[in-house]
Amino acid sequence: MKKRVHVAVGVILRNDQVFLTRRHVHQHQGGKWEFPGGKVETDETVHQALHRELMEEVAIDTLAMRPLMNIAHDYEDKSVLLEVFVVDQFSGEPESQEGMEQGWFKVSELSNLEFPNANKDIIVKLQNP
Ligand SMILES: Nc1nc2c([nH]c(=O)n2[C@H]2C[C@H](O)[C@@H](COP(=O)(O)OP(=O)(O)OP(=O)(O)O)O2)c(=O)[nH]1
Ligand SMILES: [Mg+2]
Repeated sequence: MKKRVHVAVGVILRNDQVFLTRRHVHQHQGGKWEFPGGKVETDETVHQALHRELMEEVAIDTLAMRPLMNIAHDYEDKSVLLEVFVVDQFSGEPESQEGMEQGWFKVSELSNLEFPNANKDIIVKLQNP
């Protein structure tokens, strides 16, 4: 098995809604909804990575993050370790900088959306706090 890709993931939460973007079709797990985030680079902490990714991808300045859960998942073509944080303090209004479909969705509605399989436990945890 190849090296597990370490990914910082942000659940951007405001009241009872989360902000999602939709992965481009050509990306890994393309076409599915995601929590914004991305790969942790060498010499970077997961916190630095999440702060950087949320700035790059959706142009918010993360003011606080709290750990929600870690998920190791093996896709057929790739293994990932998702470190998931809830981000409920940020400045700026999230907006995809990469031209992705985006939106705010009620936590209770997340079961109706298509996510990468690794995300299943995140949805369960958000809906059953
Ligand atoms: N951002 C994000 N990635 C997820 C989620 N669920 C999930 O399985 N992944 C996987 C898909 C990818 O294989 C990996 C994240 O990679 P990414 O494409 O976001 O990484 P990145 O932003 O650094 O992008 P790039 O520069 O490598 O294109 O984690 C999720 O909810 N959000
Ligand atoms: Mg990304």
